[in-house]
Amino acid sequence: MTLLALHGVSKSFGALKVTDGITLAVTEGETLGILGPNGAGKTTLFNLISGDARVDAGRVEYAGRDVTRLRPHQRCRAGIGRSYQVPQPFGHMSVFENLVTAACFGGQQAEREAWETAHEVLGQTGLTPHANKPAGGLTLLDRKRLELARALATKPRLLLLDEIAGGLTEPEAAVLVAELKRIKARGVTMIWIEHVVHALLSLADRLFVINFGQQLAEGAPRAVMNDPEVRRVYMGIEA
Ligand SMILES: Nc1ncnc2c1ncn2[C@@H]1O[C@H](COP(=O)(O)OP(=O)(O)OP(=O)(O)O)[C@@H](O)[C@H]1O
Repeated sequence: MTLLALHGVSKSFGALKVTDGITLAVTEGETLGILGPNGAGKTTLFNLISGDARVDAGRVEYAGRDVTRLRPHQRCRAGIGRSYQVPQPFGHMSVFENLVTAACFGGQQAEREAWETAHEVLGQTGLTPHANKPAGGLTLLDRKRLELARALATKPRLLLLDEIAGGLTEPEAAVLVAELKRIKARGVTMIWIEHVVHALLSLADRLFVINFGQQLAEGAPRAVMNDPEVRRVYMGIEA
């Protein structure tokens, strides 16, 4: 079943067309990897899916429903959770409080359920030892984990991950990938923008490559990574 469908989605900032007629479908349970050079329009595409930005043209359908005009909190409550490239926790609040807040306001859970969710997500993301620490004092890995945990606390059916492995060391990225594999195994549909290609390839069922706001390639990961045009644009390798 198709969980998310984009139909000819476009977005410009002034004269700059950042998303240019993207059409894309994501099946329930699938992990779609998104690749593209810096400034290709990947984060903007996430913003159009999550509602952080409005489309100029085209349609966003989620779970069989047109969500193009819904606001970000409405899309979140419908099951679209996301992490941001730059972690955005409430720095003065504890890790636990951040998760309860996400569960209450993003996931519309009553206080008791939100507490249970926060405990569960702490365990899933390895954050239990840091539950009572202020979020602002966490290491980069733990801030990334919290970013993931906050999205999970909203109980998403579709999870958008924006460069969640960026800036991590190899062993840290491996820890994060193991966590993402467990989330995938629970049936959560994921779209993951990532420049750490080997991490992405360890999870993605399919790749979608964007260049100048347009689809450059799409398909099975190995085939896409061997595509001469992808190698030229993304890796700078001439055939
Ligand atoms: N709100 C905005 N106003 C003006 N320009 C914007 C805005 N958001 C993004 N842009 C521009 O749109 C282009 C695409 O940005 P976007 O962040 O979507 O790219 P990206 O593919 O995610 O890049 P990166 O890999 O560096 O994160 C860039 O040139 C960026 O400067």
